[in-house]
Amino acid sequence: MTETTTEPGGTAAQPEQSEKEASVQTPETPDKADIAVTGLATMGRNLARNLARNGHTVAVHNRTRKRTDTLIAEYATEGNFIACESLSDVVRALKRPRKVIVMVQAGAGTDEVIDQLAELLEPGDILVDGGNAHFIDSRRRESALRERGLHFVGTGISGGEEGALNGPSIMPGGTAEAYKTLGPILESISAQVDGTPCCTHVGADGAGHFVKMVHNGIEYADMQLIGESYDLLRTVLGKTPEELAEIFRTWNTGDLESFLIEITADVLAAKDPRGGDGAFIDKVLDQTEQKGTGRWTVQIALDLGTPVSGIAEAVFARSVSGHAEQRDAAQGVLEGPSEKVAVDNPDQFVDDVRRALYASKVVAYAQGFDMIRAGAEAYDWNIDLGAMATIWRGGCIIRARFLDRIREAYEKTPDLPSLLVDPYFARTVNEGQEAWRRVVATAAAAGVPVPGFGAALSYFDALRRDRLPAALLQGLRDLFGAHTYRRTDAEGSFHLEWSGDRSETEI
Ligand SMILES: NC(=O)C1=CN([C@@H]2O[C@H](COP(=O)(O)OP(=O)(O)OC[C@H]3O[C@@H](n4cnc5c(N)ncnc54)[C@H](OP(=O)(O)O)[C@@H]3O)[C@@H](O)[C@H]2O)C=CC1
Ligand SMILES: O=C(CO)[C@H](O)[C@H](O)COP(=O)(O)O
Repeated sequence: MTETTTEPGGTAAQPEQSEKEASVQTPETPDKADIAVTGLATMGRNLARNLARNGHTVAVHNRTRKRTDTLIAEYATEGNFIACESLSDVVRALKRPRKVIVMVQAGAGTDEVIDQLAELLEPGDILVDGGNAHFIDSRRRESALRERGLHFVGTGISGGEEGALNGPSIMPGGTAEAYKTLGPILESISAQVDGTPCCTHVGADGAGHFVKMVHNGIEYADMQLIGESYDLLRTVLGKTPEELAEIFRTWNTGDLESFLIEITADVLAAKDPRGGDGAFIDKVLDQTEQKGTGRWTVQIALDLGTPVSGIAEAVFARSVSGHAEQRDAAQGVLEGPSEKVAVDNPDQFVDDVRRALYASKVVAYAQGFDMIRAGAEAYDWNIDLGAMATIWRGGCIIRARFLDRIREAYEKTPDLPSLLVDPYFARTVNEGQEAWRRVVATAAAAGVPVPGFGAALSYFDALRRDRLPAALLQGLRDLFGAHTYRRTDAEGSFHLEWSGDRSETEI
């Protein structure tokens, strides 16, 4: 690659010939791009279009040239694009400091592209990874690139294909210095709610990808709870998919209003695309796949010692669904309840499920926010929990009306011990608990698995009980392994001489 030179505040002097050969520009396109996107599959293509639609000149590149050509052929009229053949051309096409967004397959592909770009970029340039990277990888990459004088910004981007085009929720990590330059561009393409961008600087190095990982974990829990609601209403009440679509549509006008509830109604209302009157849902194989962000959330939560039981149950429920061989083997061998559960008041049961769903959802979000706080402490990030709720109000998959309540709760009390003790949320779960208990009991009687509802209710009960059986476990640990116990009425750790005179020794 031929090196570029830049005058302070000016544009880089370029070797004319090489640039003309390498990149394709529309006649009106400025000479230099504001930002680049490499990786033009579903997400990258739409992100590039979003940037161009918002007035930024975008250098676009993809390993396989065809995607770049398709983008230019179909969308060149939407804004200013500079199509690049190689990463060297991307670097040549950019204003300084150069800003490159990498939107390629997470993992080895991302590492490969980052390594190539690191060789081409210069101190002060900003390399952004917008894929679903593990935050530990982002910390590693940030540290390695910092040594070369480059800014690395690991960024969570949520909203799927449609969000990337029309306004995603963006969760950038990296330095505050990098955010000063990059932030205004990202804020200009993010979703906006009440005039506030759904994008803010999350914290240093891997903080952005950590928060995106927890976002996805909550997404898993939320979807599992919706799935359990569907299963209960269909199995216990015998509702049809059309009737269920209507119920979810109604729920979407109240406290549960959210993108996931809205699209649940759409999925349930859909017919088999191959024709006939059958519902689409009945033709879909009941095995949930996963790319891994939910699993990562649970793995890290275990390390942090943060109970995220709602997310864990959601990940395990996906695993159970995928074990076809075990499920097949259980058919006709494992028996369900002998009697069908009769529900006296179906409308009341529908409302009970709605309340149980809302209460369980509050628990899942409370656990997710606890995990962000624990991660911030462990990795020394200064993460504003209210700001995270603010940027999740729009653009992302878990966008929901009640995120405003979460924002208010953390703005009022930043060190809230748990979202569940905020007055609004405490009232919600307290008032919902009778319905919640009826739903879990009915599910057990009817033989409908509700690991999400059950785990959420158990967590609620564990938090509110003044005594837990943990005392007995401590006694057992001390008996079999001299692991000691603490007393309710004295400071210090103690051991009881279980096989001797049963006297107590302070350790
Ligand atoms: N899809 C979604 O809804 C969401 C995706 N994400 C994340 O965004 C990123 C992009 O996702 P998506 O658009 O779905 O694309 P994919 O994850 O399907 O990745 C395909 C893209 O990666 C490129 N690529 C793969 N390996 C390499 C490599 N070794 N070198 C160079 N390029 C490579 C491909 O290039 P080529 O065309 O040459 O094969 C193509 O552009 C991923 O990290 C994903 O996890 C985040 C939020 C939502
Ligand atoms: O990142 C996302 C949204 O924010 C994707 O929707 C997520 O990757 C989907 O995950 P999975 O395939 O594991 O269900």
